[in-house]
Amino acid sequence: MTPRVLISDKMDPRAAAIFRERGIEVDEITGKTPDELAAIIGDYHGLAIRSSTKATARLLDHATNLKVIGRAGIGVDNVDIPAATARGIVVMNTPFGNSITTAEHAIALMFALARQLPEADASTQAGKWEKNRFMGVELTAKTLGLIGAGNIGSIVASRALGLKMKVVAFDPFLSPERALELGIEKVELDELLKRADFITLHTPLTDQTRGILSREALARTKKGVRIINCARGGLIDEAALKDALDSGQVAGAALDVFETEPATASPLFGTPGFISTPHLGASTTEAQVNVAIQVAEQMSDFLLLGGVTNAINMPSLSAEEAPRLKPYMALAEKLGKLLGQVLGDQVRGVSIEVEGAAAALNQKPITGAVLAGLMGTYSQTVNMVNAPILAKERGLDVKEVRHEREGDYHTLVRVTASTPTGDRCVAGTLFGNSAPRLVDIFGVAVEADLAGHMLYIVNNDAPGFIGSLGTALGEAGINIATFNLGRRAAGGEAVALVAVDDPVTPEVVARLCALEGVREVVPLSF
Ligand SMILES: NC(=O)C1=CN([C@@H]2O[C@H](COP(=O)(O)OP(=O)(O)OC[C@H]3O[C@@H](n4cnc5c(N)ncnc54)[C@H](O)[C@@H]3O)[C@@H](O)[C@H]2O)C=CC1
Ligand SMILES: O=C(O)C(=O)COP(=O)(O)O
Repeated sequence: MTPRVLISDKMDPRAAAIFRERGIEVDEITGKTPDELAAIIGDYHGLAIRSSTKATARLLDHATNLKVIGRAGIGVDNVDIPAATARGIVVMNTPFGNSITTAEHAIALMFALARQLPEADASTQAGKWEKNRFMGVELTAKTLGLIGAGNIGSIVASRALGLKMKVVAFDPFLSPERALELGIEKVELDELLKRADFITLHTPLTDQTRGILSREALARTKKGVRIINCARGGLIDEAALKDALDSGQVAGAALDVFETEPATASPLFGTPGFISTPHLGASTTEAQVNVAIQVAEQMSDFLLLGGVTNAINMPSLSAEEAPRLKPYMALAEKLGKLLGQVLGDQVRGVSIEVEGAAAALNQKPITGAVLAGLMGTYSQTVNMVNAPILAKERGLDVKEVRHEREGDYHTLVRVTASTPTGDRCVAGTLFGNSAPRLVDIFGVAVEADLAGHMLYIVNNDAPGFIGSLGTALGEAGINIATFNLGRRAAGGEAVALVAVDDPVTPEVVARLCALEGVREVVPLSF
């Protein structure tokens, strides 16, 4: 059967041309409402999008034939990845095609802020010739604070260094070696806020980065700072930014991205010192040609040959190995995710051991899945293909160990993370050679399915704790699905892994932390 692809956002015509050349039927239908899209999506095997189409769980419910979503660009926050994965839909992006262009937009906005270009242009074209109104600042010798030093952030850094700026960066995954190589100084967020004359954001929007420039953070900035956001809306508290511009704490702000897009109204509009562009970061001819060609090639390879490149939710695999490795990779990714969520940026290295039946398999995809799970907590664009390279770039020491002998389990994957405070180890097995199960968490034996929303709780083993935990969750309206307990020794440290039906908010986490005997509470999602 001839595959059919729908291009639902404006894309360079080369994408459609490639699909047709490769024998794929293609329709370009843009500007549809979610309901209109839902009515037609069932006819397609591939969906090629940019940021306007929202591939929600609701839309995917109608996508009965969809096999692949191709994002001609980087950010996939408009795609419900868990929903796509649950429906067996591969989500691919083009992680590098528009990075230079977006970095250039950030630099353009930095210049626009420094010299008030939009206001000066409007005033001049209004016939005012206000030469004395527009006093600018020089960029040379100023400090640029980079929040996020990944692909785009590091290109911005190289351009800023060319402008003779000093660059400081906050990025938990930036290794000292990489910082040295980039010629920038790695600092903590507080230090960056204190020192930067300009701040530019280049992180994905995650639970850790949402509101990273909060009201409190803005209050800690150097007075007169200028801020640029070409990454994602939601990284800055927009109401607080408006107040900071009004008070003069922030001298200028340029936003390409907004919490709600399209942003057709905002309290920031009209504020002196505020500049905006309508999510234009990736909008150059060059970048659009790059991402259109790349996405069409990747999607065609997948639909016609089964080849997988730059998939966010699926490892690249050959057809023969795939069936045997699949459950191991699911287990490995869950173990990596568990470590990433509990240990955060403390992980300096990982050792991945396979034991028993697992030792007979190709270990690379298992390692890739651990790393993708671990680093997926911090970057949206990490996948099986780029996880090992990213790990290397970030100075993460990765070891693979193979034990042919069987231990307590016929097959086992053990992941040990090294952190500044010591090694932390988790392990899992496969039940019935297919169902991943956690069997050891930081030296405590448990038996848990890592799935959905969960809580990792460390507490002092004492009577009454389980009751008070159940009551606290009940009061918060959170239903417990399963409960797994383990402890090092009676009366010592106990660990609970609780599966819950709904996500746990930071407020509920704070309430649980306040329960007697609780040492640590981390919300998890798998
Ligand atoms: N405005 C636009 O049109 C465009 C926007 N973007 C957006 O730009 C952003 C960056 O893209 P890339 O550089 O390609 O991504 P990347 O994944 O290469 O880099 C992101 C960096 O953020 C860092 N990071 C993650 N959590 C952090 C935290 N809590 N604090 C500080 N740093 C943290 C990561 O370690 C990583 O180095 C993405 O959100 C992407 O969607 C990308 C292209 C165009
Ligand atoms: O690639 C990205 O992450 C972008 O934000 C670009 O968005 P766009 O393709 O221009 O709608």
